[in-house]
Amino acid sequence: MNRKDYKELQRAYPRFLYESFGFGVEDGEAVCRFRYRIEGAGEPDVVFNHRISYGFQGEGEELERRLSGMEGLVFHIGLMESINYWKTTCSREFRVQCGHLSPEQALWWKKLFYHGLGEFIYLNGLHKEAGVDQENFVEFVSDREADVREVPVLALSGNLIPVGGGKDSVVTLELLKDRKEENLCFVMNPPQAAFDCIRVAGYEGWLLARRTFDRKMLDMNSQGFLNGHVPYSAILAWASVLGAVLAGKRHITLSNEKSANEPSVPGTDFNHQYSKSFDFEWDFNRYLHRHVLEGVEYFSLLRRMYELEIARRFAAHTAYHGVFRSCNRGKGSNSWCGHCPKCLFVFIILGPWMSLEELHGIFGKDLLADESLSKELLELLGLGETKPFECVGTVAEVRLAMKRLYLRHYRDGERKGLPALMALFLERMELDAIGELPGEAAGEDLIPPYFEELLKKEL
Ligand SMILES: CC(=O)N[C@H]1[C@@H](OP(=O)(O)OP(=O)(O)OC[C@H]2O[C@@H](n3ccc(=O)[nH]c3=O)[C@H](O)[C@@H]2O)O[C@H](CO)[C@@H](O)[C@@H]1O[C@H](C)C(=O)N[C@@H](C)C(=O)N[C@@H](CCC(=O)O)C(=O)O
Ligand SMILES: Nc1ncnc2c1ncn2[C@@H]1O[C@H](COP(=O)(O)OP(=O)(O)OP(=O)(O)O)[C@@H](O)[C@H]1O
Repeated sequence: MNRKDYKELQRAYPRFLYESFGFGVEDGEAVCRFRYRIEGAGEPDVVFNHRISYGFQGEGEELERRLSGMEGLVFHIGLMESINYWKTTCSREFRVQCGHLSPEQALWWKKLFYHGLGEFIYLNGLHKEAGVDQENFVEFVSDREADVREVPVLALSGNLIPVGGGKDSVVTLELLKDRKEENLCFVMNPPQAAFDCIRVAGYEGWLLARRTFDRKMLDMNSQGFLNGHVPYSAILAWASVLGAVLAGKRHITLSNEKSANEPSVPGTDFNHQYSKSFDFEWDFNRYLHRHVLEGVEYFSLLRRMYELEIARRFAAHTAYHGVFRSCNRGKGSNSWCGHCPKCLFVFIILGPWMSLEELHGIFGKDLLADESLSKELLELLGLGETKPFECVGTVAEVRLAMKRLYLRHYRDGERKGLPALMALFLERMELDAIGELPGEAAGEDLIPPYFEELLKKEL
């Protein structure tokens, strides 16, 4: 099936409408509904209905009361979720019919759509084919007058911990383990591994958000409309704020690492992990507090750490080794696919911190022995055109992890023969040229003072 032509799509579908949103309590859950329309010029319009529900497990909450006054927040969640549908045609005009965006807000969304869809633009070749840039990608226009309501200021406390089932959120769960009574885990359309990690961490309850997509979007994917990666962490950010409000929690403690700041395509801004970067985190907090609500802080507790440091900590938490999963391809089957760059990356980054037996036990085999992963290794080492479009570490830390893996297990260790990918690494890289990771840059995190003592003790 051929992908439809970008410029043709823009002619056929010139305008995207964010028509309406609504919210309330249904069957004991908080439910948000959104309606979007793509206007066709000579083509029939396409209407999409999207839904997110929030359900508590293990504890009841006063949902009605907590939802009241949250129009502004729900409006913004709908604006964020629109990207899933808008991307199918990339209509140049984005008309907001159910709310108002000031010019400053419109610029913010323009930046997020462009950078958040950076991988989508790059892999679809839109920058080359149509000269797409931040300025011309999309234009936000709003029909409504400016909202004169003041931004609500909420008095909340405690921590909402988003858990994805991978190694990073495990490290956050463990850092915050002595504050259990303040914490609530948050999961969104979770894989099995997220529940397993939460249970190992010793929690019985969680807040579960469920996103339900309009099937029409999935049908359009199979008809050749535009498709590609969306900024998942930005969607999670917006959804988690309502989670925090419903749960009465002040801190949304993400587990986004320093490594996420590095672009996927060297020398450009195209970054698969844009919405995990500090740039997004900073923008998001500013926007949230200025235009939506105050009293919820969104930040990453692991922002000062590279993946290599997170992996070192994770390696010590052996109770999770059998249940965590970082592989996106194996999400549905709760497995490590063993063939993708993410699996290879996690294997390498954990390698210096555990025995080969433990490492092979997690993945069921030695990934460095799999020659078919040569291209993935070279990309991880920064020797390909791009880094893999996955949540992987920086080029510098992959090189350092391979060096340490070699020193621990092969040069000074008991192993004699070298697996194929280790041999490839040694053939392509000069060990002495691989240095330590750069230190911390001042001011590059938003960790509230409340967590400083804890981090000082732990790090
Ligand atoms: C699980 C996964 O990685 N999915 C990506 C994959 O989607 P696929 O078509 O294989 O299957 P589905 O996930 O079921 O999605 C079906 C289609 O639905 C659309 N869609 C889905 C989720 C969504 O939030 N918005 C959507 O529009 C989309 O058209 C899907 O084709 O490939 C897609 C295209 O590249 C990716 O967009 C899918 O990724 C999901 C959005 C997803 O949930 N991904 C997270 C696990 C993820 O990628 N997290 C990042 C974190 C960095 C970030 O914030 O971007 C990561 O771990 O790398
Ligand atoms: N389905 C989800 N529900 C709630 N939070 C999530 C979900 N998926 C990811 N997150 C959160 O988003 C952040 C980044 O996700 P990411 O996938 O990088 O981390 P992870 O799953 O903890 O670790 P790994 O890199 O090993 O996959 C983490 O804080 C993670 O907990």
